[in-house]
Amino acid sequence: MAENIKDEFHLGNKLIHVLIFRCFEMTDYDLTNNEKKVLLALNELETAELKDIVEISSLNGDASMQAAFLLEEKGLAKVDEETTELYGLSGEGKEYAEAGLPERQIIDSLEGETPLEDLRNSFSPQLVGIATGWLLKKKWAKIEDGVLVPADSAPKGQDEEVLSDLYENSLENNTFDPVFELPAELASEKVISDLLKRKLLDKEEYTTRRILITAAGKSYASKGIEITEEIAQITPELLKSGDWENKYYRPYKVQKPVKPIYGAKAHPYQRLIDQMRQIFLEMGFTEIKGDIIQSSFWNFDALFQPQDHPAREMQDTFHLDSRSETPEKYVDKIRAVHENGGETGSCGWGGRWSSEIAEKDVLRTHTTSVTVKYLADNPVGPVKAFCIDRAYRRETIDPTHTPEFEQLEGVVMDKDMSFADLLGCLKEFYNRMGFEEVRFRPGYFPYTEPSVEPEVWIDGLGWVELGGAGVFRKEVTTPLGITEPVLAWGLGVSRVAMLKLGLKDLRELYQSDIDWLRKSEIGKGI
Ligand SMILES: N[C@@H](Cc1ccccc1)C(=O)O
Repeated sequence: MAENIKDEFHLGNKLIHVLIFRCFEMTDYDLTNNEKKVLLALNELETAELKDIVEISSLNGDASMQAAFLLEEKGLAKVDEETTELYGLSGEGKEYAEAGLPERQIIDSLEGETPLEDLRNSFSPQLVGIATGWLLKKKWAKIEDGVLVPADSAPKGQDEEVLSDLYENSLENNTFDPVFELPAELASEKVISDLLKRKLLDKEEYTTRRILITAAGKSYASKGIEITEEIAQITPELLKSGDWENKYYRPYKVQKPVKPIYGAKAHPYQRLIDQMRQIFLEMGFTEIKGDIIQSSFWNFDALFQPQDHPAREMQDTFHLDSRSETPEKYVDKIRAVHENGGETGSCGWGGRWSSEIAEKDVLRTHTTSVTVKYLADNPVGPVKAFCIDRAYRRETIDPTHTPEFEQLEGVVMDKDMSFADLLGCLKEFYNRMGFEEVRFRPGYFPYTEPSVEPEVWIDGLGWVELGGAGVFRKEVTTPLGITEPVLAWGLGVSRVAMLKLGLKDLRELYQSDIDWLRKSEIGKGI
C-alpha cells in the first residue's frame, strides 16, 4: 500500500501505464478470448457445426457464431452455409399417394378408348380435368375427337416414386411434416418442382452452418493459444493486493459505435413559439392570455363582423351549445354600430342586430377575440400587448390546414400611432425572426382599415403570406370607449414553423414522432 502522497502518485502513474500499454499489447491477430476459444475448438475438430463448438468452447451459440465470423474476417476460419431441403406430403399429396395420381386413376380404369364424357360420370369433372392434362403431357394417352385413346404403356414415373417413398417414410416416422430429404437419385429437380407446383409436396428449408479452420488458423493455433483471464473492471481488492500489476486488461474497442445520446430539449415548435414570444417581449410588449371558448360577441360582433358574415357559418366555426351573456356595458353601442354606425359617423351594416346570436359560444376562430377584449378592459393607452395561442376552425385536414393552429396576435394603442408604425413594427418582428425581405399587400378585414397582408420572401418559394394586420376601425374602437388609434395584427405561426423547419406537412408539428423530435437540431432553423 502507498504510504504517502508521493507513493500514491507513483502507484497511480504505474497503473495508468499498465492500463494503457497492456491494452495495446496485442498479438498479430488481436484475438478476443472468445475468438481464441472458438479457434481452439476448431483446431480440435477441424470442421464443426455450431453445436459442437458450443460444447467445447463453453460459449453460447451467439457468442460462438460471432467469434467464428470475426475469425473468418481474419482468415483464420471459414463459415460455410449449407441449406438442406426437407419435404413432406401435403394433404392432397397424401390422398394421391393412397389413391394414385389423377392420371394414374384414370389410365388404370380405362378399358380401351373411352369418351371423356363417360369418364366424367365415373370421376369428378375436376379430377378428369387435372388428369387429362397430365395424361397428354406424360404421353400416356391421346385425345381424338373427345375420346381418350390410351398409349401402349403407362410406366410408373419418378413423381409417383417420390409420393410413395414419402408416404412410407411418413407412416414409419409417424409424421407427415416436411422432415424428409429427397435423395437426388430418387427424383430430378424438374420432377420435384412439378410436384411442388401441383401442391402435392410441402417443402421447408433448413440452413446449417459449418465452420472450418483454415491453414492460417491451423498454423496460428499450432504456436499455442493462451487464454488469459481478462479484467474488465478493476476492483479495490486488485489494487490493495497489488495483483493488478500482473493482470491482463480487456482492451477498449475504440472503434465500436456508441449509442447516440439525445439531450432533452423542447419541441421544435415550442422553441419557435418561445422565440417569437421573446422577440415581442424584447420589443416591449406584454403577453396576454384569454379563453379558448369565446362568445360570438367577442369573437365576431365586437370586431364589427356582420352577423351574416360567411366566417360565422358552420363550415368555418366550431359552434358550441353554450351561451354567454352579452356585456351590458357595450351591447347597445355594438347594436347601434352594426345597425346604423352609432356614434362613429359610419352607416353600419344595416338590418337588425341580434344579441341572441351574439350570445352563442364558439371556439375562438382567431386570437383577435383576446386582444379586443383586453382593449375593452384597458381602453386608455399606451398599450402594447401580444397573445400567442391556439385558434380553431372547421378546416378539412390537409398538409397545409389543421383545425387547430397557433396565431400571434398583437395590438399597439397610443396617441400618435400610424399605419407606418404598424408596418415598421411588423417588419422589425420579421427581421428579428430572420426574414430579411418583408412586404405588405393590401388586404381586407371587417375590423381594420387600412388592412394589409404581410409577406416574407423565401428563396425557392417566393413571397409567402403570413397573416393579416391593419388599423382598427372606428366601428371597433368607439363602442369600447377607445379614442386612440389601435394597430392590430394576427400572424400565422405554423406557416413560419414550416418555413423554418423545412416541413412539407403541417401535421408533423402536432404528431408525437419521437425520432423527429430527438433528431431535431437546436439552432437549425430556429
Ligand atoms: N384575425 C385575422 C388577422 C388579423 C388580426 C388583426 C387585424 C387584422 C387581421 C385572421 O385571423 O386572419
